[in-house]
Amino acid sequence: MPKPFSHPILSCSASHEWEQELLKSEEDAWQAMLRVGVKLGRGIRDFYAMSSFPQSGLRVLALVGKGHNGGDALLALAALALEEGYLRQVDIVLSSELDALKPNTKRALGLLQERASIVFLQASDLRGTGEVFDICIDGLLGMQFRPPLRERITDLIETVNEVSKIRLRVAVDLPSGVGDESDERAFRADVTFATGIFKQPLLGCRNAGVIRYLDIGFFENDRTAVNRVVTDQILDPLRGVRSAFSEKRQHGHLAILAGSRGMPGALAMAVRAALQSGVGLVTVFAPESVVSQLACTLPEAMWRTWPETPEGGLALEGLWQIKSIAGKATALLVGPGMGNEAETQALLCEVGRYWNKPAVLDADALRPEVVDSFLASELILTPHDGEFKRLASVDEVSDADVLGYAKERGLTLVKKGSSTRVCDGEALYVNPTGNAVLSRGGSGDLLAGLMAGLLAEGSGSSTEVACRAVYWHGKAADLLAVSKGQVATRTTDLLDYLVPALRGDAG
Ligand SMILES: NC(=O)C1=CN([C@@H]2O[C@H](COP(=O)(O)OP(=O)(O)OC[C@H]3O[C@@H](n4cnc5c(N)ncnc54)[C@H](OP(=O)(O)O)[C@@H]3O)[C@@H](O)[C@H]2O)[C@@H](O)CC1
Ligand SMILES: Nc1ncnc2c1ncn2[C@@H]1O[C@H](COP(=O)(O)OP(=O)(O)O)[C@@H](O)[C@H]1O
Repeated sequence: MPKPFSHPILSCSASHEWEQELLKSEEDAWQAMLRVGVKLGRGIRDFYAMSSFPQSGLRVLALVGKGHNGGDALLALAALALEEGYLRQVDIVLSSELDALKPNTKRALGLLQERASIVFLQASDLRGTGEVFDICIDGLLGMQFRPPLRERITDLIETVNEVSKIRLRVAVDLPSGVGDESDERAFRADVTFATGIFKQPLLGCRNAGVIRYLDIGFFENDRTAVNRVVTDQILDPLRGVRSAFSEKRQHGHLAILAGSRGMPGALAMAVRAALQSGVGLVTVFAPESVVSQLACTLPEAMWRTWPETPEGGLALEGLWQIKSIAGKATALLVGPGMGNEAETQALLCEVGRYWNKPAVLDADALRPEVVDSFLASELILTPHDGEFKRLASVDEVSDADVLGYAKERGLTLVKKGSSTRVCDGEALYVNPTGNAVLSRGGSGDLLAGLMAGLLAEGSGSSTEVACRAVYWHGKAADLLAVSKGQVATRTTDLLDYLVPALRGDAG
């Protein structure tokens, strides 16, 4: 069943057919390209804003092919040219003669020429150049690419791939040379903006860099597909005004069992994120020494001390406490900062055998024996690559493995990474938010707390909740990076951007 919070991911040939059905005339295509141009311009500006280089007076190198992919690149620049002082100079390399440009691409060039100062270059001008380009936009080839790359374009791509002084490399729709069949000499992008449809060849494509999805309204009528991309509508259930008669228990009660004397921080981060998820009540069970450190700093949660092992972990002896909360809590989070002491692992298996409500298993709880013990619950697992390899006993992680694992066990799997996947065995959802500001300790703990809070609140199926948490966490990270850069930030700075992420526009 198609889900309103996601759009299908299609092969280039299926995308082409779909676009031909939607866009019957040149004018329809022009209108679609104008929409792409505006969103692409904004996307490029926001992505470049994650760098700490000057954000005005930019010099941009545009690689323009004769098709609509080139037209999109030109229209993005035309949109950016409207922002006072943003562009200083646009250098354009055309991959064909001017006369060969498709009519809409020629029209896009005309529009840009009215708005910006343009210099035409040849590929040979770029060889060995010492010039600095703030941004390079690759609009050479889009979804109509058929391999092999012709010599003139190959030469241009190889030259640009070797120019070292380009600060940001952007691909429009697909890196040129990537398609249903790809050429290994493809453009190497830092970020790719999929225009209108997220194309299948982008999955697992290293040349694409970060992948962003520009929704321009192509899927008012949905179509089924196993692979899907999450859209901003996933956050809509968090955007409304709550009922006047709202009561805290209606918003769920999350129980958290986590932490150890050596790793109180992971628990603290998970609790902080859970408290900002919208959940009504949070009860935390943690080793005694941890509770005494954290209870005052996170007063919104209810803190319960759990008997501690000599090493400072959660002891088996406390098991009865889970039984005491089971009637009240609506979901459970286990894992962050727990450590892998044998007694704590044995405790987790006991908890799993008893627990029969929704649960999120993260970090140290991601072990095969623990997962097996929890199979009576509606489960979300949140492994990164290493944890997934341990769970599934595989040496490499593929989307097929992720789908197979989730299907076999009937659970929701969140495979974290630079491009996070959420999978329930039926469909695989790709998250299009997030960036490398998240590659620092504790980002996963924040995600686990946020997700468990949303799960306790019960705003949809486990898969929907997992998509919501991953998208929200990633979007907050994007806003954080735009505001503070990716370097001198702290993991918990992300929490300040959860509110703007809900309020921001759909992107
Ligand atoms: N369509 C729409 O309305 C909308 C489209 N959108 C955007 O347009 C893009 C698709 O645009 P498109 O259909 O113009 O195709 P595109 O990929 O730019 O160029 C194809 C040209 O490349 C050439 N070529 C092929 N293989 C080659 C090779 N190996 N080596 C060298 N050249 C090769 C081939 O030339 P030929 O074989 O005819 O010489 C062909 O003419 C799409 O990805 C998205 O960005 C969005 O804006 C939404 C609205
Ligand atoms: N380069 C990146 N781009 C986007 N997201 C990233 C990147 N690196 C890490 N992340 C995200 O950050 C989180 C890291 O989680 P995890 O590895 O469990 O961290 P920790 O154990 O330190 O909390 C995940 O949500 C992951 O998807």
